[in-house]
Amino acid sequence: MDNSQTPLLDRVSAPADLKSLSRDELRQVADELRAEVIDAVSVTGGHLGAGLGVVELTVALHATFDTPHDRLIWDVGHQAYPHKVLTGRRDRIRTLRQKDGLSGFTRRAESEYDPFGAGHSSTSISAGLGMAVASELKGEKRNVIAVIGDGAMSAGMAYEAMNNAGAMDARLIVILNDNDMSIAPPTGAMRSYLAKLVSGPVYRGFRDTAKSITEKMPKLIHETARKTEEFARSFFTGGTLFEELGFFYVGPIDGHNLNDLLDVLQNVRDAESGPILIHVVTKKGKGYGPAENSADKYHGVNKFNVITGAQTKPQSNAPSYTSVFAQSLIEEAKADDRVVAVTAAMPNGTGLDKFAELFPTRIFDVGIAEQHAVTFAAGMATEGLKPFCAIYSTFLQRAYDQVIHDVAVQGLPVRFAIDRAGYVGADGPTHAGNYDAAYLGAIPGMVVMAAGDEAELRHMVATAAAYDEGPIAFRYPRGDGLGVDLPPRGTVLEIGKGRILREGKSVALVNFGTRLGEVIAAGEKLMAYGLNPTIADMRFLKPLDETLLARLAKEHEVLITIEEGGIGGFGSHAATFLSSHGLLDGKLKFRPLMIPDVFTEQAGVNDMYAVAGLDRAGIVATTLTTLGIDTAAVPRTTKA
Ligand SMILES: Cc1ncc(C[n+]2csc(CCOP(=O)(O)OP(=O)(O)O)c2C)c(N)n1
Ligand SMILES: CC(=O)[C@@H](O)[C@H](O)COP(=O)(O)O
Ligand SMILES: [Mg+2]
Repeated sequence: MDNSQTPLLDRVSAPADLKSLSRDELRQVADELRAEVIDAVSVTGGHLGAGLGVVELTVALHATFDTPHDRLIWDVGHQAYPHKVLTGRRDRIRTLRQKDGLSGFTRRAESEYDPFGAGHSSTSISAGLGMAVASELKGEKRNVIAVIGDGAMSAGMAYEAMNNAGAMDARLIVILNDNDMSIAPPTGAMRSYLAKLVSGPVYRGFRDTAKSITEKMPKLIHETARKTEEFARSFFTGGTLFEELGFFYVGPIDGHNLNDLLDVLQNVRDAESGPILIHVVTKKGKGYGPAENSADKYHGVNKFNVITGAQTKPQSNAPSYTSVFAQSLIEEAKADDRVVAVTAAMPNGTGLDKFAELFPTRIFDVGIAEQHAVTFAAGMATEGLKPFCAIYSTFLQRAYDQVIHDVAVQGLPVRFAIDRAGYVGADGPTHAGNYDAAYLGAIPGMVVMAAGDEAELRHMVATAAAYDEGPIAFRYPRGDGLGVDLPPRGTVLEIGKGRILREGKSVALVNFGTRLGEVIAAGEKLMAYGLNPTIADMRFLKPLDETLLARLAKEHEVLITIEEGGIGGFGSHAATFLSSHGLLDGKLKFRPLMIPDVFTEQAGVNDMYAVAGLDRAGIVATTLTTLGIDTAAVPRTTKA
């Protein structure tokens, strides 16, 4: 059969198929792989720029190493789409991030080629070291390779792992994929250090001393390097930070030059040595003009037109919660110059890029360093500043001890703006913000609020700015508000006081957070069934409005709490209060509606709400079932 017209990629169903290809053919596979990833993401949306930057690296790694026996770990996992194509998942690549489709990150359950699942950053070196140690203890010879980005290299965990690895003789290969980008341009001293290694005078000064440098290298590398002048010139040692930490440092290497990559990886594979760090320089978005030329390098995109690069924009009549938060904080900052903002590498995602335009000296992007962000904010609070730490719910999990130990125990007024609280859809279980109400609600002295709509969010930002007595948090979800009128500036809320939106009888719908729109809609549907529900928006999980809750419990037959969070949140606090005050001993039927106690797989958020019973239909169904009403038997008085 003449294969000359068939794409070479069609002949690669597993990495082993790369082994028989020539270097020219591998180059062709890389080009086809890049086109395939662009095309796939154009129909699914997702993380594009990072994957495009590692196409050659992915091909070179799979052509060189014996995966899955050798363990290949992708930090964060958002750059692993090319890896997925080469490891038997090409037929499902257009299901990326869809319900029942491929995950947008690496996932152990998805493939034996994904030895470690990810989504959050900077875990790969620790996991890799664990695998390397395990294989040594078990007497199994294998390579372990952790690919970590320059952005992910800003997190403390990466250094904790290197500190540990450098003191051991573990067979661990770390590939530092340096594209001089995080989601936004990276910040911090490490960025300048890497730039210096790549192009600074120190590196140039050592270029020609490769011969002496190779003496420090493991035996096989040393010999090969002597023979290969080009390869030898790619070495730079002599006191890099990584060497001081006990790694052999190799690089910098052009990460789009497949031949160089193959040479270096083969040498490293065959070397008998302890931990090695290969510094690979790449371009985020490489090979796709619209990505290369954009500010964010198409880090995360909606579906797009491959020819023009134009992304589809979802229609909405309401502003996003993120933008309302940012604008509200700007209003507070205009009024009070003690207001400062902290982000951990998410200036765009949190909306703080807008704040930065107006207050460049009052915004701090600390890199992917949530733990530091919180303690840094605590330090500023001790000096009378009013720090707003804007961190996604899922990433704040990293800094739980700092929230307790550095902020709450000392009663410091750090303000936590918790974005992406609740379901996030396509990013799936690693990114779901389901736990913050539970983990923050458990901390003594913490004020915890959730916005019912975007106007409420504005009030909560104002409340947090005015509150100096201790830590205070407010949560709000990914996505758009309800389209309610927005006051130009928020009103300071009374701490620990909820509000009644509708006074009724027999059923109390007790809301906490942005399911409010669905709660109101459910209330209308229930009226169509002849019911007259009370609707309360509690605003505060902590301090709980006990007076209001007790009254609702006494005056109703059914009390349903509704929140977009997991067990341990508002419903749990309400249940604890009601039962310990004997309010559940009588006729009251209490039902908490919340996110189920499982890791919810990626899907559209509306699907998730429906499954959790957190949409209007679910709230109605729970109410009617609790009242013992057979919906089929009871005619609706008006059309709902
Ligand atoms: C703990 C944590 N904080 C924040 C993020 C959000 N995040 C995902 S990728 C990314 C940038 C990573 O930069 P880098 O490692 O250089 O990879 P690149 O996208 O440049 O390839 C960030 C901040 C995360 N995934 N995990
Ligand atoms: C990989 C990662 O962690 C981020 O890129 C995340 O996917 C961003 O989420 P948002 O799209 O909600 O900002
Ligand atoms: Mg990067």
